[in-house]
Amino acid sequence: MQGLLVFGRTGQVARELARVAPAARCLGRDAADLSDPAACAAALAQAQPRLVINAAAYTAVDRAETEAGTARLVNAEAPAAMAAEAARLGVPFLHVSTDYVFDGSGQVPWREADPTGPLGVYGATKLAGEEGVMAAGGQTAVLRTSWVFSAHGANFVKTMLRLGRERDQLGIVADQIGGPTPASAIAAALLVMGRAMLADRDKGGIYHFAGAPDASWADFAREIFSQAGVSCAVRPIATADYPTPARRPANSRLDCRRIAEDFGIDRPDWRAGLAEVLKELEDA
Ligand SMILES: NC(=O)C1=CN([C@@H]2O[C@H](COP(=O)(O)OP(=O)(O)OC[C@H]3O[C@@H](n4cnc5c(N)ncnc54)[C@H](OP(=O)(O)O)[C@@H]3O)[C@@H](O)[C@H]2O)C=CC1
Ligand SMILES: Cc1cn([C@H]2C[C@H](O)[C@@H](COP(=O)(O)OP(=O)(O)O[C@H]3O[C@@H](C)C(=O)[C@@H](O)[C@H]3O)O2)c(=O)[nH]c1=O
Ligand SMILES: [Mg+2]
Repeated sequence: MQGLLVFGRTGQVARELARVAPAARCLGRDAADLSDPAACAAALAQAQPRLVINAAAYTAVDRAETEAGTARLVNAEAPAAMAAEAARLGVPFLHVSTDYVFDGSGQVPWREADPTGPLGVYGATKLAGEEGVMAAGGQTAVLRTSWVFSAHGANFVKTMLRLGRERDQLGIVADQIGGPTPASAIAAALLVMGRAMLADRDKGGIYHFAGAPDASWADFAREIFSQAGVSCAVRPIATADYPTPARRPANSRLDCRRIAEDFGIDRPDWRAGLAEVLKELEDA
């Protein structure tokens, strides 16, 4: 797509955007450091884009607990500044957010308008980012997704492949349920949304998008080992048995009906996405 500006270059979603939209301009940290919100707004204005997607974020969930200042700049203040600049230029702005904005209570998949209640700094700063973006006054969309994986960067699939080859058994939490989501599907969804927003200047808002079927991290690990042919037993454990600096939601299920109705985008089967990622890792 001509005129597409992407914040982020090395991240999972940014790399997949570059793949499906080769003409996009992707700004890495060297060109736009999100810990400097004004510089990001200036970079956006300078690029004179037709459409902007922010795929950069502070995603180290546990480290964020002790780096709240940086996480807030990157996840909240920079996106707000970018969205304000995009609004001033009259350009649609798409932003990516997370299931970690929810408190994880209950068993029912979260709808877009449900009350938020982040359990940690990462989720709280991502929620502040959503609010800043939506308050900017332009044509904006926020895509909340979950449990992203790809052949690149740091993610659960790559962690499991590494640990699973070293160990013959791993304890994996079985009481957090969500939708693993291929980064490639997120990139494709963002492009469909962006095109639709350019065609209909009233389109926008908050949308949920996650892979199907819902699974626990233990289910996810089992499928990774099965497909990759790694012999490592998965021992289901409780969240309480795997202490981490940041609390994580137990119920991360995202109700994805709205994006299907408004954009015709369906939940991808993450097991098929996993097969593609494993093949890509094998070929690399
Ligand atoms: N990963 C996941 O499981 C999930 C992610 N999301 C959201 O999806 C979006 C994309 O995430 P994903 O692709 O996984 O991210 P990654 O963790 O793969 O990559 C993060 C990207 O942000 C960049 N970045 C971080 N800090 C800065 C900074 N100060 N200035 C410029 N760039 C910076 C990184 O650059 P560098 O390589 O230089 O550090 C990298 O390109 C984010 O909004 C994230 O919150 C939502 C749900 C789940
Ligand atoms: C490595 C490992 C993890 N776990 C658990 C911890 C955690 O509950 C779960 C996943 O661990 P991770 O650290 O990969 O997950 P985490 O970094 O919390 O992943 C999150 O990242 C952010 C950016 C998001 O937005 C979320 O949607 C989500 O994808 O697996 C085990 O139970 N055993 C293990 O051996
Ligand atoms: Mg992680």
